[in-house]
Amino acid sequence: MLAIDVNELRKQFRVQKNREGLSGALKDLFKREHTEVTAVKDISFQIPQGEICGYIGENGAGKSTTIKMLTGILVPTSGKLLVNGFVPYKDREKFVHGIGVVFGQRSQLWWDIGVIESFRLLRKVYRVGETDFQRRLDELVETLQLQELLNRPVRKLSLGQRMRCELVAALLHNPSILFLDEPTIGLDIVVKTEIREFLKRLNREQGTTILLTTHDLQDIEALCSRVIMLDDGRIIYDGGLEELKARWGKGREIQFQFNDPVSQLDVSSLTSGLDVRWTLENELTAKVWFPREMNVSEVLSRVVGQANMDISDIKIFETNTDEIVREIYRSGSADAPKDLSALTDAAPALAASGADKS
Ligand SMILES: Nc1ncnc2c1ncn2[C@@H]1O[C@H](COP(=O)(O)OP(=O)(O)OP(=O)(O)O)[C@@H](O)[C@H]1O
Repeated sequence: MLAIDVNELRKQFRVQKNREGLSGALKDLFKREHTEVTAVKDISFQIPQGEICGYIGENGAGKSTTIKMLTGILVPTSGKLLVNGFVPYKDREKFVHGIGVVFGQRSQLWWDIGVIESFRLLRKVYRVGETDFQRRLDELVETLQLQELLNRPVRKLSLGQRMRCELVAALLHNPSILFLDEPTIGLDIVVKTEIREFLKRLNREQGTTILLTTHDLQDIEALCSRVIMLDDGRIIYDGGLEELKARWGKGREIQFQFNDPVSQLDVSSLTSGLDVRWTLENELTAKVWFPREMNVSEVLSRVVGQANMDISDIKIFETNTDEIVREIYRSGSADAPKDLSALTDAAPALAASGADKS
């Protein structure tokens, strides 16, 4: 059975129009005008159990509306939707036992009472047996290191501490699908990394399916093998992250800073026979673009090995996922761009390839 099965799903909202001025406001009192906003436009996708899938798109693309339909909060205008074999808005009572939800911007914990009290209330809401609850709680508290926080009121927690507690709250009833809407928003790098590690472990050890909405592409890089990208309510890409990067980010660049002036001819002759492209930025700076499959060392060794070229600095630029996505949004399509070299971003690869992926 698929964890999530979505076919031709559509959501339209009826929005009241406000007419301008005092006379407009008076007219509105007697006769309201409405417009239709189509937030999700006949999308289809299937997510097998155990997958971690990133659901991304710019503000207003329709991500939250989709998540709300998948979690039974909103009723679709048309289309078919099955989550864990249930129609979310119809079979709510049975359905909620199989899902966990974390909205980064909203809390499901009670503000003024101790964290443990919120967990106990949720145990009752989800009707989890006392023994199962205790075992699950112990596991989660240990993994997320919450021992010190259990008796504190939620309002006294930092954002990172609260987010770890939100995850426990969403997982106490051991759901097989976890919906995360911006789970790392506003968190520092250390907490982001901890949460990503926890989610990876949860997926590996328990096979939990995760659908993750985020603007942080490093969440996607760290967690997701698959990405669904939404633009104006439509899916514009559904596939692997690596594939997306390979299709859109087909090149890298190295920038050389020379101590003495160089010409286009000078630099081009250094790499003759290689499929590379040089651009002179000024008389002391030149950039060379080369395809992704070519080794950095192959290009570097040609240039650095020249006795007549005194180099003062080298920077390597890698394609950045943010840039890929921005570029796709700009064109509104996930087909490969014509000028691939335009997509190599300004983030130095040496930094990006270091240990910090968070
Ligand atoms: N309750 C509602 N009534 C009317 N329009 C709505 C409603 N909810 C969402 N919309 C509209 O639907 C579109 C999609 O909104 P949605 O919140 O799903 O986008 P999103 O991709 O989650 O954006 P963000 O990243 O900003 O959260 C937007 O144009 C939004 O204004």
